Amino acid sequence: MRKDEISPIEKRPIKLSSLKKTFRLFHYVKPYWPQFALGLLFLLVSSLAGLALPKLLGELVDGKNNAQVFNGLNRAGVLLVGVLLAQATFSFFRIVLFVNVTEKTLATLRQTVYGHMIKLPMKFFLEKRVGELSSRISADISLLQETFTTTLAEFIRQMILIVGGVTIMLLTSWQLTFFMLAILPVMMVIAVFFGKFIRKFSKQVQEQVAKSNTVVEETLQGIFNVKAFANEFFEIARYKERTNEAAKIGMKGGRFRGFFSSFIILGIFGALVAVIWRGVAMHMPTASLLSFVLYSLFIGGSIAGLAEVYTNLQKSIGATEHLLEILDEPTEDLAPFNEIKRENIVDGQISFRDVTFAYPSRPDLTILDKVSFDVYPDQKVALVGPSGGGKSTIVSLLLRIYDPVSGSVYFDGRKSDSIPLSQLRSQLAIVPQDVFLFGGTIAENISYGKPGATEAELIEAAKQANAWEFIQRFPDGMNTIVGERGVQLSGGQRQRIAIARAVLKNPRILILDEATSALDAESERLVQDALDKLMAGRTSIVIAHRLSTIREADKIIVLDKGAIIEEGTHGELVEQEGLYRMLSNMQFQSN
Ligand SMILES: Nc1ncnc2c1ncn2[C@@H]1O[C@H](COP(=O)(O)OP(=O)(O)OP(=O)(O)O)[C@@H](O)[C@H]1O
Repeated sequence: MRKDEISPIEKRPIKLSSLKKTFRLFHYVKPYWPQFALGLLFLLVSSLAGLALPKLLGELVDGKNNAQVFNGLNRAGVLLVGVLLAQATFSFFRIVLFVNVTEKTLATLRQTVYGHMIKLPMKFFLEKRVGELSSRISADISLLQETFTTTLAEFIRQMILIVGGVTIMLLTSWQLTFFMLAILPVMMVIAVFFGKFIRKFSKQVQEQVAKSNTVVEETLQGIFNVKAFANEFFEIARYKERTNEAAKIGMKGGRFRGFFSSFIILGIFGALVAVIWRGVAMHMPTASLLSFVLYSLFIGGSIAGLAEVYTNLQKSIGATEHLLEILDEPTEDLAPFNEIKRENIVDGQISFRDVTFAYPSRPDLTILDKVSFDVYPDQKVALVGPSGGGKSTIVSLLLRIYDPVSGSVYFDGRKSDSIPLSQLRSQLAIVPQDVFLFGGTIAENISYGKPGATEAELIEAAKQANAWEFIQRFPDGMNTIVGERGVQLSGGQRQRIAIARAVLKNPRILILDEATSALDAESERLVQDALDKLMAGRTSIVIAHRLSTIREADKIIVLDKGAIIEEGTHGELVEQEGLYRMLSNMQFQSN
């Protein structure tokens, strides 16, 4: 599959192995098993009651049975009303029970899939697209919802109608039943093949719709870029092309669907006419013939419905397999904790030893080649060097977003993978270059650094981050909505929110990815001042783009093409005839 295609919900053939896999889903239904079983029982009863209808209708029209039980009501009539009432009641409870079980099961399933997905390693997200993953949780699970509430019930109901109906018919007249069965199965075989052919089209439509959804999702997510590049019309055309294509295939499929349904009607009704004709020829009593025809209709309808049930089941198997594929991916080794265990508290010493790394998506391209360096507690260490040199990659390895291909990262002399991941990450904080804010309020965004922080703590953090002064000028203060991804705030304000987050987290090790985009002098001063306060008393790793901010750093590491080429203080490095001196001269000249 190409990367820009979202895989649609696939219909997978119903094989024993996939059915077995699908049964794993029943694990989620287990807690609600009694309700589900009761629902099944009700379904059984209401289907059986439905089965009695043709027979009773036959009796109703039969003059011989018109013995009156109440004023003007005959036995068959009373029974019919009873059966209808029973059917209505049982159907009601069956639906309520099934819906309850399904809703609860699917909520658990959604929670499980999301809980699993968010714990998956970064490698997984490199290969997948957001749209595709979110459709796993929404579309795939919605499909299962339909299967559990409707399709499964329909399947059982139809099977009961077919088996029960045929049995009753056999008892009425085996000759006529065989005659009818000789016509129907032929229709069935044709219908199944026809149905398969049609499904090919709906699959193509699904694919095309998924493709067009990618356009919507990506352009809305990147709406700023669409506008900045004035590409609205390009995107409109792209979307138009894809949706029109979907419509074209859909319409073609629609014609075949039409044929299909005409075929079913002609086939079934043709068969009915033949059955009546034959029944009349056999001198069957009218009442029995009526029952017989009604059963034939029921059976015909059920057979036609089975094709749809079959398709839905296939789709559900596809959806289930997709979900199980996600659930089978190994997650990061994350575990919730209340307090960091004493032995896992890091003091702030970091060592890289011969760290070699390539991204899982491009394993052949070495990004870091035997990188070794040390950072001591409370030091401020800067990473500098040309773009693409590997600075951000070092940060990812520190956070254990990825693990080295060879070599190791140590905290206080302890291999990083020996410290429980959640506890390790909770002692690190990053103020990234592109600050990511959630669509909620400023308060919610700051408290991301420490969920559950008090208002006083939030304000204190905002003050430390030089953010309080602008926050309190907003009419809604801390409760100001930042807009999707923080669009309603300026770059400098977003950065200070990110700093407040880090202040609140109070990490042992701080990572700063300096913003490349220049702020105005005042914002810059406020941000820098907040950062200086934040760095005091902790180990800090700074990815620096402006060398002026790191003159006081304890150590500057110069990275180029994935290797450390120089290392020392500003004073030492400008003495050397090297890259740092060149970069430094360039920047100070231009300032
Ligand atoms: N997710 C990824 N998958 C594959 N390659 C990647 C990925 N992220 C980064 N790279 C590659 O890794 C190399 C180092 O990138 P990195 O972001 O670490 O550099 P950097 O020094 O931080 O650059 P900059 O100063 O531009 O931010 C680049 O060649 C980049 O193309």
